Amino acid sequence: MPEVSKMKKPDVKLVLLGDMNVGKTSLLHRYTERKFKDTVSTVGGAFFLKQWGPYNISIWDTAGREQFHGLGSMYCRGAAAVILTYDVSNWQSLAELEERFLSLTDTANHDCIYALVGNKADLTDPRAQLCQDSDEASKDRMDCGEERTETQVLSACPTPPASPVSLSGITPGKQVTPEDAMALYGRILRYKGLEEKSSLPADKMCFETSAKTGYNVDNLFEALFDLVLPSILRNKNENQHSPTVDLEECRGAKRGRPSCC
Ligand SMILES: Nc1nc2c(ncn2[C@@H]2O[C@H](COP(=O)(O)OP(=O)(O)OP(=O)(O)O)[C@@H](O)[C@H]2O)c(=O)[nH]1
Ligand SMILES: [Mg+2]
Repeated sequence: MPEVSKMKKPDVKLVLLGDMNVGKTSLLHRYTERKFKDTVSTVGGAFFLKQWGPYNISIWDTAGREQFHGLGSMYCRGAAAVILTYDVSNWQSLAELEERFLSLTDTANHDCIYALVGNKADLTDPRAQLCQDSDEASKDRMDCGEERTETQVLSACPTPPASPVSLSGITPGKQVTPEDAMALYGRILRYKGLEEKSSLPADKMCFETSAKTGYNVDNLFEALFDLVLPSILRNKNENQHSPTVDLEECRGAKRGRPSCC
């Protein structure tokens, strides 16, 4: 996994949006540090810079708490992809995306892409409870100094429960199905005035993940990195051809002629 570089200028921006507690920060930790670790509720926002081939991609983590709501549109400014995140075991967190978060994306790029991510799939889907494939998981553990044999890795994952209650003691609220997510994806396209037939298909843009086990997390981020590449190339192209703005000239304009900036 290419290293996460800190100080380079980002070529493109991805933003994680969603209600508090859905696991936005945990998804980033899982992807960038290969770990599922304790988190505290995010204050404001933070970003990670990910080197993807020759490009630098900034992935912004934002706060889901209501009191930081207004900041969301600032973080979405210029975004090439927005990752709308919900908790598969919490129907309300999906509803919040449409009610509270979708409008924040009005500041994103006109060609921004939208992904719907149902996190905490380990609570509802036996496949998501299995750790990443064992050699990857043991490699990961090697990365962070823990070495385990394949059986240990597999035995570390709980056997699929009869129902979520046995796994985590949660009383299953109304769970979100992939169909619910794909229906919301269609409404997002309509909200954006986009035609479904000329947009990325719902089954390609709706993901279920588990930051806890790593299930589908690499696939999510790396699928989006590839999808935003055209946006990066377009930006680079535009920057190479866009005339630079001479601020002195602007200042002159402010004094005399109508302002240009
Ligand atoms: N079972 C399970 N728990 C998870 C998963 N991802 C996150 N959690 C837990 O959910 C809680 C919230 O996780 P965070 O990553 O802090 O959530 P957040 O969306 O960043 O929350 P805010 O920063 O408040 O917006 C923590 O207790 C995590 O351990 C997951 O995939 N599965
Ligand atoms: Mg957070």
